[in-house]
Amino acid sequence: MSTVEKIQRQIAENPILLYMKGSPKLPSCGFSAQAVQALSACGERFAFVDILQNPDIRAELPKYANWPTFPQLWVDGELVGGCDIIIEMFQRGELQPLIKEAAEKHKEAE
Ligand SMILES: N[C@@H](CCC(=O)N[C@@H](CS)C(=O)NCC(=O)O)C(=O)O
Ligand code: FES
Repeated sequence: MSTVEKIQRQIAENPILLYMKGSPKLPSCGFSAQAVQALSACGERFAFVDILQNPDIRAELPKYANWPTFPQLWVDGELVGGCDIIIEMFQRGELQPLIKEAAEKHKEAE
């Protein structure tokens, strides 16, 4: 499987997916840590990919997504944004409904 195919599969299979540095329990960068904090506060399970363990994805995803940095939050197959956008949406009260809706849709489909 090519790296792009791997990315497409991850995005298709995980309704809430965070590409980040490190893991939610042990983020390796403050930007990823902030993203995890806001996303965790929404109270739903989310998948993550540690791009430090996956250098091919680190190299390819910015081109694929047309977004240069990490973290990257993908919901329902679409890029939501990075740390700044995640936090801004959380503070506006927009992140939680987005995440809840994606989680609900997925539960119904199971
Ligand atoms: N303002 C950015 C901060 C993220 C950022 O600047 N990330 C850098 C440093 S962690 C990055 O991913 N650089 C590319 C790389 O390390 O591969 C956001 O909103 O997400
Ligand atoms: S790893 Fe240095 S700013 Fe994220």
